[in-house]
Amino acid sequence: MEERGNISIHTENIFPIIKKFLYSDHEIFLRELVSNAVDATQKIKRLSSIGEYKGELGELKVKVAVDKEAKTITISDNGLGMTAEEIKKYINQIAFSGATEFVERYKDASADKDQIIGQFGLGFYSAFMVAERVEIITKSYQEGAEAARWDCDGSTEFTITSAERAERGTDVILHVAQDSEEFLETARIRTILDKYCKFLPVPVEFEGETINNPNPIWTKQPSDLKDEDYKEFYKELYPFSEPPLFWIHLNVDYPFNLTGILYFPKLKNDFEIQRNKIQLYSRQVFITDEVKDVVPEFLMLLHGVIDSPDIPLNVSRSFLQADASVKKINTYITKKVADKLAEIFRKDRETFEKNWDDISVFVKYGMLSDDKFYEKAKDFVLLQSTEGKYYTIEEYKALVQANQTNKSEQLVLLYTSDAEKQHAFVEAAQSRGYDVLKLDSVIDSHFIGLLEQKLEKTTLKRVDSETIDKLVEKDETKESVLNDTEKEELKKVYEEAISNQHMHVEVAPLAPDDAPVVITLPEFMRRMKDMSRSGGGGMMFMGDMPDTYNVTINANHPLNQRVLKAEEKSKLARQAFDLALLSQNMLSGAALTSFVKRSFELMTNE
Ligand SMILES: Nc1ncnc2c1ncn2[C@@H]1O[C@H](COP(=O)(O)OP(=O)(O)OP(=O)(O)O)[C@@H](O)[C@H]1O
Repeated sequence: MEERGNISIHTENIFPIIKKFLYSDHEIFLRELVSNAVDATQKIKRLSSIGEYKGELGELKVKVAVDKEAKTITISDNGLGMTAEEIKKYINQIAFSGATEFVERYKDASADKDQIIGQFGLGFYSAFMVAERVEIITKSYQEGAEAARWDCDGSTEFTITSAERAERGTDVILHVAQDSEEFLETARIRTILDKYCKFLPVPVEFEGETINNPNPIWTKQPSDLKDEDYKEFYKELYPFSEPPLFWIHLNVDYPFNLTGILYFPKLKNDFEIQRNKIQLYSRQVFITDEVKDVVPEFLMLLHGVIDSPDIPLNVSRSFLQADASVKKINTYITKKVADKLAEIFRKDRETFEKNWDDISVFVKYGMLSDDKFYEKAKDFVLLQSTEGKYYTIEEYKALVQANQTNKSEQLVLLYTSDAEKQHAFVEAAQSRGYDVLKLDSVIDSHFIGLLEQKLEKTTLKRVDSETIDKLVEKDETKESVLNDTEKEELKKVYEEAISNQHMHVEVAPLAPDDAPVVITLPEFMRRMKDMSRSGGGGMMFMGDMPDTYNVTINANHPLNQRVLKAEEKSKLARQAFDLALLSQNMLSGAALTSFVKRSFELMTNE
C-alpha cells in the first residue's frame, strides 16, 4: 500500500506559519502529543469496559524517548491506534482543519497571542513547531487491522504506507529540525514533562521512570483523604514552601465541572510576590498558572490546582471575563472559600485566631473586592486590639459601645497604624479606658474606609489624629485654669517659639495629666494625602502638600502655667514642643541638635 496526497489544496501552507509565526511556547508540542497518547489509552480502556474491545489491555502507558543521534523524539502509546482510513480522517482532515483554523484565527491577534497559544494547543500539528518531518506508525485495536505509516515532511504533502508493528498502539516520531535541537536534550524534555504532564491520568515513562502522578488527590473523594495527604500534595506542588495553613477541596459537577484543591498559604504581608501559584488543569493536563480572569483577583493569593474541562481556553481574554461559566466558577469558588473560613472560625476559633495574621490580608482583600464575600466574611473578620485580643466586628462594637460613643451618637473606633511610633497616644487613650485597634498593614487603610462605609454610625480615627478629648467628643465642657487673655498670650508664645506655618497652634483645656503639648495630623487630611499618593479620587495635588499639623497646648497643664510666668517663655515653650515632636519620632536634624543643646543648657541653669 502506498498513497500520496495533499492535505488540502485550498489552504496556503500552514507549516511555516506554525513554525515561524507561533514562535513562543514551542515546548507545548510535547503536551499536545503526550495528551493525544493519553487520550488514546483512555479510549481503549473505555472500549474494553463496554465490551467493544475484547483483547488484553496490558499495562497502559505512554513512553517518551529521545534519540540524540538519530535526532528524533518518539511518543509511544498502547492506546487504540488508527487504521490508514482513520489517519486520513483524523490527521489529514480533522486535525489539519483544526490547526488551519487555529492559525487563521490567531495569526493576526498580536496582543494576547502568547497567552492564547500557551493555553490552547494546536493539536497534533504543533509537532511541526520543532520537527521538519513527522512519522506516525500505528496499528488499530480492531481485529485484523494492518499497521500503517504516515509520513509528512512539513509540506502539505504526505504519504501513507503499510508498516510493521506487532502491538496495538501508536508511535509518533518527530525528526527534530536543526533550529530545535535544544529539544533533544533529555533535561529539557524532562522539565517540559514535569511542567505539563505531572498529573496526567496515565503513567508517562521517560528514561525508564514514570514521571507523573496519575492519581493526584484532587481527583479523589474528600472522604477518602487525610490531612497528611493534603499536606503531602502541597509539598509535591511547591517543594520549597512552608506548609499550608488549611485547604479546600473543590468538587462540583453541576452546572459546570470543576475539581481542585485550594490551599491557604502563610501569607503575611508580602502578598504581591505570592501570585500565580494556582495551576489550571483541564482533565489533568496542565494549561497555565496564569489564572487571572478565571478566579477572582483576591483568590489568586491562594495556592493549589483547579481542574476544569469547562473553562474555555481557546478564546480571548475579554471574552473569558464575560463568559458565563467563568463567572459561575468565580462565584462558586468565592463562596466555597468564604464557607470554609466561616467553618474554621465556628469550629475552632483558637486555630483561626492563631492563623489570623497569615490570612487577614487575604480576607480583607476579599471583602474589599467582592461584596458577596464581604457579606460572609463580616461575621468572621477579626479586629485585633493593641492588647493582642481578637474580636469580631460585633463583639468589638459591644465592647467599646459604652465608652466610645460620642455626643452625636457615633461610635468611634480608635486605631493605631504603628503602635511603637504612636505609643504616647495609645497610652493616653488606654488611660481613658478606650480600646485601640491595631490596623497596620498595607491593606488596612482601605479596610478602614470599607468599615466606615458599611457600619452604621461608626467612624474610625487614628489615635494621633486629635487630642484625646476630641477623639471621642463627649457632651461635657472642660473648665480652663487660664482665662481668655492668658490663653491668647500662651498661643502667641507658642506660635513664635514654633514659627512654622504648617503647625497650627491652639490652646485647649485638656485634663491636667494629659500631655502639655499634643501634635496631631487630622484624620481627614491624612486620608486625603494617602488617597492622592495611591493615585485616587482626583486629589493628586494634595500629595505634594506638606502635612499641616494641629498643635494643641493644654491650658490646664501646670507646665503651661509656668511658661506664662517664666522669663524665657519662648525657650520653655520650644522645649515643650520639641518634646512633643520627640515623643512622636518627629524630631531630627538641626531641630534635634538644638533641642539637645537647649536641654543641656536648661539642666545646667536649673
Ligand atoms: N496517539 C494517538 N492515537 C490515536 N489517535 C490519535 C493519536 N494522536 C492523535 N490521534 C487522532 O487524531 C485526532 C486529532 O488530534 P489533535 O491533537 O490534532 O486534536 P484533538 O486531540 O482531537 O484535539 P486537541 O486540539 O484538544 O488536541 C485525535 O482526535 C485522534 O482521533
